[in-house]
Amino acid sequence: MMIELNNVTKVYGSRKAVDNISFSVDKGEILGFLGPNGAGKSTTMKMITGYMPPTSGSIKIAGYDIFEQALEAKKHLGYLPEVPPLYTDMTVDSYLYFVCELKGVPVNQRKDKIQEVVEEIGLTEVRKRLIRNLSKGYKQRVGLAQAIIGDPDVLVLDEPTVGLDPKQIKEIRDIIKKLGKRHTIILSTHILPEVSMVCDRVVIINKGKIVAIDKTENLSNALQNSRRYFAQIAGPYNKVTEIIKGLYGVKNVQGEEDKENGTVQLEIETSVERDIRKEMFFSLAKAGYPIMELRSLGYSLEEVFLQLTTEEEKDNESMGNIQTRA
Ligand SMILES: Nc1ncnc2c1ncn2[C@@H]1O[C@H](COP(=O)(O)OP(=O)(O)OP(=O)(O)O)[C@@H](O)[C@H]1O
Repeated sequence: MMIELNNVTKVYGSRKAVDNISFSVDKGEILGFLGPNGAGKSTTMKMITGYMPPTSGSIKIAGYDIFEQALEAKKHLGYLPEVPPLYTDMTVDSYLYFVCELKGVPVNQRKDKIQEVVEEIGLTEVRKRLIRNLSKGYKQRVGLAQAIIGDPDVLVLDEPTVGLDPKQIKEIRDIIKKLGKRHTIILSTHILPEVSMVCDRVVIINKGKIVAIDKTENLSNALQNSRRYFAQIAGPYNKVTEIIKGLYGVKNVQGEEDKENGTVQLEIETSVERDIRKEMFFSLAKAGYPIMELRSLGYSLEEVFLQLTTEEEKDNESMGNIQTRA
């Protein structure tokens, strides 16, 4: 286990920014920490990296407690904060030498180390330029470069693509994926597609609480209470929908009739634990209504997330508890 959070809570004044969260990240994983603005992502990243103590709970990096064994733990950490700590009056090269010094890279290894990092992150052509004259995308690369100097096992990246243009976003994501081959990564984001594109697993946080943890690929199914199918069936609308609605597990059937070619096109929603496809096939065949097409309709992560947050808001409303968003 490279990152481990146990019952971590952070209270600012009377406000719980992070509320009793626990999760871990395995060696080699890229974990997405996903949530809307104000969910508690930056607060969590700052606690993981030891910049801020939790009000309660514990955090371990590579087995070391980030506060009780801070020196050991921090040796394993590289951090890209939301606003990277760049000295903009330095050139890329001199800044990276400075970072080597800070991180205790031995003097005789600094030149090679910088060469390696600059190549890996794609900074070769801007090495001699002042950081303040670089584009936002390149500045972010410099931020990533400082994070990986010292070869930390764990990289903590806080909203690494925020404020970049689409081309730069793609480039930074590609670099992160590449870094994921050698480092364990946790990255925070409020962008769902980023998680699907970059991460192996995702923790979804909302209002300081974890609302879901799953493999990126499973999440959309796991959070559903329903499955959805698209079906095209040759037959009259009323008869066909009556048969399907009569199958055990069917929650909803909607669609339209194509009178010209005598088919109906339906969207069928069922409970997750039931796979109705076989039974539907036989029932419709028996009645003389052949299935022309049948396919499963997955939910996108985006829809899942919308669903999660709106459900949460509905809950709050129903309790008469009006909350303003940060
Ligand atoms: N230093 C602070 N003092 C008081 N409240 C804070 C402080 N920092 C954050 N908060 C509050 O804690 C909550 C979580 O903030 P946090 O910055 O961790 O969220 P986030 O998910 O990173 O959102 P964003 O993407 O907007 O930064 C918010 O309600 C925020 O207003």
